[in-house]
Amino acid sequence: MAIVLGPNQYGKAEVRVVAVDRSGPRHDLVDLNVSTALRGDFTAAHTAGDNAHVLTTDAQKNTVFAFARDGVGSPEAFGLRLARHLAGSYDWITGARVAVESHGWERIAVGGQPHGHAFRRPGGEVRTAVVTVDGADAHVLAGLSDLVVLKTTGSEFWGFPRDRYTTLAETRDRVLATAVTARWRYTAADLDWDGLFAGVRTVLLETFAATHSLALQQTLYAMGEAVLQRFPDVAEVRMSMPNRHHFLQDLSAYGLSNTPGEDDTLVYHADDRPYGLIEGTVLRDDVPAAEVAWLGTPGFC
Ligand SMILES: O=c1[nH]c(=O)c2[nH]c(=O)[nH]c2[nH]1
Repeated sequence: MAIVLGPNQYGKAEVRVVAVDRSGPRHDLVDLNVSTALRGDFTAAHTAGDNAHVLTTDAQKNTVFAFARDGVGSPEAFGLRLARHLAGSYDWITGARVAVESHGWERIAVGGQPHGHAFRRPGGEVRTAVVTVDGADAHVLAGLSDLVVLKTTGSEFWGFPRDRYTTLAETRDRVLATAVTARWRYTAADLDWDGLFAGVRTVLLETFAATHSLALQQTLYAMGEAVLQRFPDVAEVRMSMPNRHHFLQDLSAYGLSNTPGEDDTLVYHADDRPYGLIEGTVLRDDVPAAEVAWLGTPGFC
């Protein structure tokens, strides 16, 4: 009896690559989750720890980003381009499997017009309502969670203090993305719930899109402020907004530039964690507080 290596493959799973075509005033966005796997003769790596045949998973990841820099096109075409390249890179590599998941984004409408660089990711959004009756009083919180939005430009972040642990570079042009969870409290209990919900949601979306952001905190405040300005029946808005970081991928090691203001296509790495978590309340100071309305509804400061 001999013990031998059976079927095997290896690669980089779930490379989160976002490519933004900024060649015109209307940006286009491709958001992919790409997994690669190589097949071939990798026996020595398994049985002897000899890595002479191991095209690293790190290089496979870099290849995904580098190829995205030339534009992505359809997931099928991108997968074929990558798989053919990987399968052909060394003679001991006989095949490559590339799986591509493509997340669809649609443009946010502002004043009925599709916005040029603000997007919403459909699916997953939930409308919420919490009603509390407290003696003779009734309180209504409406809300939504997981309203996923992204701007490909119109976002800056600079001017922050630099202590010895601050390494973040200042930026005048970054991707801003978040999943909005918001709850707002009405001042009455006999309102047009559906009409108000639709109106508040539209104002949240339009304000996210239209605000030139200097911080996610500023965008959060602007969104709450716009809701209160437009809807007198809303007393306060509480929001929780994770900063879904999109970092420009450094492609310079393979001779590719990836610079806002210079390149038509920019390639980002979408990080799922850790994330900044920006939370806050925007309220009218002339409406009595109603903490009882929020009791048992965690997740907001
Ligand atoms: O909009 C932001 N607010 C922050 O507080 C922050 N901190 C950080 O690292 N990036 C950002 N972005």
